[in-house]
Formats: sequence, C-alpha cells, structure tokens
Amino acid sequence: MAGVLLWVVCPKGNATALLSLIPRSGKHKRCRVHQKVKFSTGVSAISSAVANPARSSEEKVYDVVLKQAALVKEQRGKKPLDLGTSTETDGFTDWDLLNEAYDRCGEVCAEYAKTFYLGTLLMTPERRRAVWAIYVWCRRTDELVDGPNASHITPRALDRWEKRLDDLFEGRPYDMLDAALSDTVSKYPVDIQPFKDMIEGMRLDLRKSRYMNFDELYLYCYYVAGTVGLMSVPVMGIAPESKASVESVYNAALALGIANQLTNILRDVGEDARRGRIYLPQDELARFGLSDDDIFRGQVTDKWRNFMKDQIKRARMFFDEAEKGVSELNAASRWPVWASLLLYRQILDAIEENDYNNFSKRAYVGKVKKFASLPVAYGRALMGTSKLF
Ligand SMILES: CC(C)=CCC/C(C)=C/CC/C(C)=C/CC/C(C)=C/[C@@H]1[C@@H](COP(=O)(O)OP(=O)(O)O)[C@]1(C)CC/C=C(\C)CC/C=C(\C)CCC=C(C)C
Ligand SMILES: [Mn+2]
Repeated sequence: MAGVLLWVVCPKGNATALLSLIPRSGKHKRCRVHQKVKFSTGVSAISSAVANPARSSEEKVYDVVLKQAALVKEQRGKKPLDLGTSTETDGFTDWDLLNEAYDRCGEVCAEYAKTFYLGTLLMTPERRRAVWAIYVWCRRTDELVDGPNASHITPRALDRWEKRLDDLFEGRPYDMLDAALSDTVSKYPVDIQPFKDMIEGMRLDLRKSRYMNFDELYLYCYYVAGTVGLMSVPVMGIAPESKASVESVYNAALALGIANQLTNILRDVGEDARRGRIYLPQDELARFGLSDDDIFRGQVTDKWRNFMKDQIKRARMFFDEAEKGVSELNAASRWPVWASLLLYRQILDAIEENDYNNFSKRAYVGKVKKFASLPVAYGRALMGTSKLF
C-alpha cells in the first residue's frame, strides 16, 4: 500500500514517531514447538505466575483463557449488547467521525489482509467494523517492532504504546484509529489483558532471539498470536445455539493463534536467521543433532527434514484443536475464520512441497489453491454447531 501513515503520538507530546504501515517485508517471526496439545485439561485455580514460577506457560495462559471466558459469560447474563448504530446521536459522539474512523480501519484491513477482509464482509456490519478496529491495532503494534521504524523502538516506546492503550480503553483515544477501537471495547466484552500481552510479546522480541524449549516458545506465541484469538471471540460471538463451553471456544481461538504463529515461524526460518533470530526450540534442535550453525548454514539435510516433520506435526495438532471451535462461533463469523484457518494450514503443506527448504524458498499458497479454499470454507461455515466438547 502506498503508505498509510499512522502517528504514534507519545503522551506529553514530547515525542512523535511516524508509524508507516507499508511493506510486509523483512520482519521477525514468532512462534513455538511442543509435546502434546492438552488444552482441555482442567487447570485448578491458579495463583500468580510470579508466586509459582514452576507453572508451565500453558497453565499461565490458561488463567487468561478462564478470565476471558468469565467476562463473556457475565455479558451473556446481561441484557443484549447495545450496539448503537451510526445514525444515532447522543450529543457526545461525533458519529460521522466515528464512521470515518471505522472506514479507515476497513481500508487498512483490505490493504493488508485482502482475503480476510473479504471474509469480514459476510459478518454483520457492527461486528465487521469491530474486527477491523482490532486488526488495525494488532497490525500497528506489530509494525512497531517489524516496521520501517523498528530500529528506533525501545522498551520505553512500548511503555508509551501501553499507556496509550490504557487511555483508549478508558475512552481517551489519541487518534481516529484508536477511536474506533475505543468504541469497540466499549460495546463488546473485550478485555484489555490480551492487548497488553501482545505488547509484552513485542517487548520479548526486543530482548530475546533464542527460545530454550517449547514452553518458552509457547508463551511467545500466546503473546503475539494467541492473544488475537482471545481479542476476537467476544466480537465474533458464540452461536446462541452452541452447547460448547465458553472456555472450550476460547481454547480453540487460542489454539488458532498458536497454530498460525508456529506456521509463521516454520515458514520464515531462513528470513529470521538472516536477522540473527532463531525461534525454534533449542532443546528440540539438539535432540535432532542440529545447532544454530546448521540453521545459519541453511542446508536441507535428513536431520533437518526429520526435525521439520516433527514441527509441522505439532503445528497441525494446534490447527486440529482450533477446528473444534470454529463451528461454535456465530454463523456469520465462521467463514472468515475457516478461510484463514484453511489458508494458513496450507502453508505447512507448501513447506513439505518445498522439500522442507524453508531457508531459501518461501512457502506460499498459490492463488488457485487460495480461491479453491474459499468455497470449502464457506461450506464448513454453513454447517451448524455440532460438537459438545
Ligand atoms: C473459536 C475460534 C477458532 C475462533 C477464532 C479466533 C480467531 C479469530 C483467531 C485469529 C487467530 C489469528 C489470525 C492470529 C494471528 C496470528 C498471527 C499471524 C500473528 C502475527 C504476529 C506477528 O508475527 P510475525 O511478525 O512473525 O509475522 P508477520 O511476518 O509480521 O506476519 C502478528 C502479525 C500479530 C498481529 C496480528 C494481526 C495483524 C492479525 C490480527 C487479526 C485479527 C484481529 C482478525 C482475526 C480474525 C480472523 C478471522 C483471522
Ligand atoms: Mn510482524
């Protein structure tokens, strides 16, 4: 896109960084690798992660899942959401400006994620624009560490971005794109925690370039991608006829974020290595007789193929876990989710088709396959809620 320029206005007006949402090139990767998906295991009431550092990342993240699910349940017990339409006037909101802000979010979304944008067009107008607003905030947050100004981003800049997030959640947006999100979070039971956690993921990217094991990687993937699932469910909505527990739907949403990020990491091994980053778990590399040097050398050996097979298997398990939840979403929200799931999942097939050369060959899903997936996604979206899990 020729350049959607977004201003990151720092509080106190002492610093203003231009955040340019331009190319999707040369960026970091994020993701993780593991043993067995065990989301649905009931995790007992958990105290603070700091008080008990022995808890696994999955347990810590599950706390957040429970909290998000509780919020949605609370909302379900209340009267239906008042999604004031843009034609109302209440004397306080400038509806024209707000509509313009949402339209702008839609434009950014269309520019960066065309297929996903098309999918959102099937959603109700209120939900669609709320998803756009969340998308734009996520994209801007990622651009802070991956965009053209990434080299100027410091932990303090991320602190300012977080302060700005607090403000927008309290109804004090800094610019029009924030205003759209501010409006969204006032209408849907969206909690601030996943947003803060995504910023935490960006902090991690500033200070960490190796992951010792899957537990560390899992936490990173939750921060940068699992959070997206948790942010999205309250807006996409759970089907009123769904018999699934709210927690299980949130677990599926979390799994989709994790699966996507794992896939991202596997696709971008070479690109990340050229930036000095290795997201693959060090202990698993060692188990396959591989080291950082093998990654930097970028030779596709049998050791590498075997390692990759294992990683791909795990990513697919997360996709499988995610699939269980899609049908539980509101009917109109299912199509974009199925579309994104099927498309992302195929990147794993593409890595296999490239004979696991993810050092110098980018795995991608061609246009034909992409378009063929859309009716499949649509067909799946039409199938009603089914699974009690
Ligand atoms: C029950 C059920 C399954 C519900 C569905 C829940 C749901 C909608 C989950 C969405 C999961 C999703 C799309 C996660 C995003 C994962 C992702 C790709 C994260 C990327 C992070 C950084 O990665 P990196 O820098 O390594 O990669 P790039 O090269 O930069 O791509 C992100 C870029 C973080 C920022 C995330 C976004 C911009 C996406 C935000 C998307 C939405 C808010 C809409 C999600 C909705 C749908 C339908 C996909
Ligand atoms: Mn990125």
